[in-house]
This record gives sequence, structure tokens and C-alpha cells, in this order.
Amino acid sequence: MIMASNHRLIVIPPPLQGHMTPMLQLATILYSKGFSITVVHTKFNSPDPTNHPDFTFVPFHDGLPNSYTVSSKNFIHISSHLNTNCVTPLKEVLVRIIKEEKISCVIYDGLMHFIDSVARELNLPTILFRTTCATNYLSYHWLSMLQRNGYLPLQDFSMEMVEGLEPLRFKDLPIFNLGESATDIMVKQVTESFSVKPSLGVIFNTIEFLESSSLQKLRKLYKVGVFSIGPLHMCMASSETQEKNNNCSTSLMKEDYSCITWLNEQEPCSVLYVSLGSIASWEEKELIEVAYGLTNSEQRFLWVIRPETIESIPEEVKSATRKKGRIVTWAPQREVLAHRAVGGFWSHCGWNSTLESMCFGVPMMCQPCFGDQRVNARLVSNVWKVGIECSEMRIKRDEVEGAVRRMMVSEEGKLMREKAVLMKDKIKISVRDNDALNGIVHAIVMSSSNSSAQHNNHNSS
Ligand SMILES: O=c1ccn([C@@H]2O[C@H](COP(=O)(O)OP(=O)(O)O[C@H]3O[C@H](CO)[C@@H](O)[C@H](O)[C@H]3O)[C@@H](O)[C@H]2O)c(=O)[nH]1
Repeated sequence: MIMASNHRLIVIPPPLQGHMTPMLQLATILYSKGFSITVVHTKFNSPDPTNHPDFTFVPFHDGLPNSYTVSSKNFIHISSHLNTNCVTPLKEVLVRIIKEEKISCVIYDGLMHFIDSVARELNLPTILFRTTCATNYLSYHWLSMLQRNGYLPLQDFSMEMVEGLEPLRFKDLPIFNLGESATDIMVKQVTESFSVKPSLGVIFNTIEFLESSSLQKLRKLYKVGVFSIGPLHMCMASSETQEKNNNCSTSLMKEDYSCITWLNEQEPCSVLYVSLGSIASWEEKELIEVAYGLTNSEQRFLWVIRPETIESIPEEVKSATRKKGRIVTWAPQREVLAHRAVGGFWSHCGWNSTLESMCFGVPMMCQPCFGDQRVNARLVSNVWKVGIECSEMRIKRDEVEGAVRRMMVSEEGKLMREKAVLMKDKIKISVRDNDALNGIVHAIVMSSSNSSAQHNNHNSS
């Protein structure tokens, strides 16, 4: 087995929870293989260094005000802002680091594709890290072809299959319904992100057996290695580092652990966990319908409503939910999903939540909000069959009540829970047998040795 002591990696996560978490998990796994880790990050939404005492943290100036909040309305603008304005500040930070120590590789997220050219200019090897599933990335590739041929913005949201991307239908394509200007920016970004040329490889937080066909297609598109080493939170849990450092929370918000005490008092598989992740949210009118739908279903529920949204729920609605449910502003999600009391997850199908739910054997009520969530929802409900498709459900109390009952107390829901447990076991085996991590370590260490050899030859000639 190759170990990588004396090699330093720079990892650069975007300031968004769904991207920060898997990047820090990947860093923790690579640390367990002997690499030293420097996290270069924005000041906005920065990670908490005390959770990772073995890493070095270096901020760069991003120009985003700290009062800014992450929401579906502005996250595309955040990424666009970083790609446009952070070339110089990042370069300055990297130049400073290189003066002190040799860097073996820069690992960057595709959302901040500007990093690729900065690293190339400084002759630093790179790995591109994608935090969505491989099938989503493949469909982005398809969208960028449509863009080149003048078919966007896409008008077709039909149930028809997209040729070459089956079983995705037009309605499952990763479009953002955020108004024309945001759609334009998104498509521009997606197209630009395809121009990056990482020198050492591309990493996906996914599982080979779930997405083998998409991964094979991607392997034909890229000239470098395509590695699938997910689910990262599971790989991290089995890495040696976890034993040494059990406080590697990646949460940007404080988790409310009181909900675990509440879950301890509930019957097995009796609680529906409800969360739309860190960006999507329901509008005020919808929140009220969800509150009544959940309450009328007579099922127990644990509902995450982020601090910026909770203010808009009237007190009478909150008190109605208290009979059967519990509301928190941020949960320790993995502990929640691992809890025996949880029997279903009403999810927006963000990729991290999807993987976490499947790893803990919890079936999903799939209600995607935007982007890759549509792709994930389709895979979960139609291909992996561990979730109920709710993408057509209107947020009306009677429809919500019906869907919650379908998930929690119907025969279909019971069967889905059984399938979810089988999926959990298959994932465990795949993590145990996956050696993609060794491939990544090998690629970095070899590239670094080759460049040192070239350097020495150059000096001696
Ligand atoms: O109360 C909560 C709610 C969420 N989480 C965690 O927050 C993360 C949320 O990630 P994800 O489920 O992927 O959702 P988003 O935050 O919406 O992630 C963004 O980034 C993902 C990765 O690219 C995409 O798949 C999503 O569509 C995009 O919205 C997960 O690890 C959760 O465990 C908590 O810890 N506590």
C-alpha cells in the first residue's frame, strides 16, 4: 500500500454546505493515507478549524459580505462571483504557500472552475472533485451540447425519455427554475466547467455499482482517471483518522442534538425526517400547508426549518406541530438518519442527503427542488427503487398528508423500507471492496516523484 507522508495537498472547498462537507471528508480520508492537508477557503461561510486540528487553514479574500445568506436565489451568483473575482486573491495565497513548501496537488470543486487555470499557471498538478452524482454530470455534458446548438433555455419538461440519458426524462434534466438570468449564468458556468483539464484525475463521491454505466461514459470523455470513492462519509468513518480525531464535524451551522433525545423516546421506524438541505426552502404559504399536512397525517415527524425561514411560521402553526412533531433549525443529520426511530426521509434529494439516506437504509419521499436533485430523485425512485417519487405533488395539506401516509404506513412504504435495508448492506460491501482511494494516492505520489526527478535531471544537466 502506498503511503503519502511528506506530500502536501491543497483542498479548496466552495463556501456551501453541500460542497464543503464532501471536500472536508475527502481531505480527512487523504490525511489518513499520510498526506498533509492545507484547506484554502473563502472568508465567507468558512469552515471551523477547531473541528480539524490536523489541517492548516488559509483564507483568501472573496469580496462576499458576511451578512449574505446562502439560498436558492443567490447560490449561483455566489459561485459566479467567485469565478470572476477570486483569481488574483487565490493566486497570491498559493504563491505564498509554494514559497514555503512543495505542493503535490490542488484538489478543487468544479463549482469554482477558475482554480484550474490558476493552478496550471503555477505548474501545480490538479484533481477535479465533483460533488454531484456521475449521471448528473453526464447530463450537464448533454446540456452543454444543447447550449452549443442553440436549444437553451429548454422549453420541454415532458415525460419523454432523453435519448442517451435513459431513464432520465426531459423533466428530470438538471435545470434551475430561477429566472432567465440565473439560468443563463448557470448554463454559462456549466459550459465553462467543461473546459477545465485537471492533470491527475476526476473524483466522484459515488458508488461504482450504482452508476457504472454513467461512470463508463465519463471515463471515455476524460483523458485522466475517473475515480469513484463514495460515499465519502462512510469511507471517512472507516479511515484510521476517525479514531484519532472523532470531532470532524463539517457543519457550518450548530447542530441541535436535543432532537436525538426526542428520537430516543419514539417507536422504531415511526418518525419521518423532513429536510430540504442547506439551500432550498418552502415559501411561507407552503410551510403552513406542510405543517398542517404533517400534523393531519397523525405520523411523528422531525422537521428542519433553517433559521432564516422559521421566523415566517405563525406561532399557532408551530404549536399545532408540537403534538406529533419536533422542529429544529439544523439537525445532526447523519445521526438522525442512523437512528432506529426514523422510518422515512422527505428530502429535496441533494446528493449528500441521498447518499446518507441510502447508507442508513432510510427510504425517501423524493421532492426535488432544482438542478441535480431532479436527476437524483429519478434514480432513487425509478432505478434504485428506494424512494417514492413526489415531484408532481403540490404543496397542499391534503396531498402532503396522503404522501406522508404512503411513505410511513402503507404496504408500499413498508416494502420500500425493506429494499432500503438491502441497499444499505450492498453499499457497506462496496465500500469495503473499493480500492479507488489507492488509485488516487498512487496518481498524486507518482506525479510528484516524476516532477522531482525531472527537476533533479534538469539541475544536473
Ligand atoms: O439539518 C441539517 C440539514 C442538512 N445537513 C447536512 O447538510 C448536507 C446537505 O447536503 P445536500 O443534501 O447535498 O443538499 P444541499 O445543501 O442542498 O446541497 C447542494 O450541493 C449538493 C452537492 O453538490 C447538490 O446535490 C444539491 O443539489 C445542492 O443544493 C448533508 O450532508 C446533510 O447531512 C445537516 O447536517 N443538518
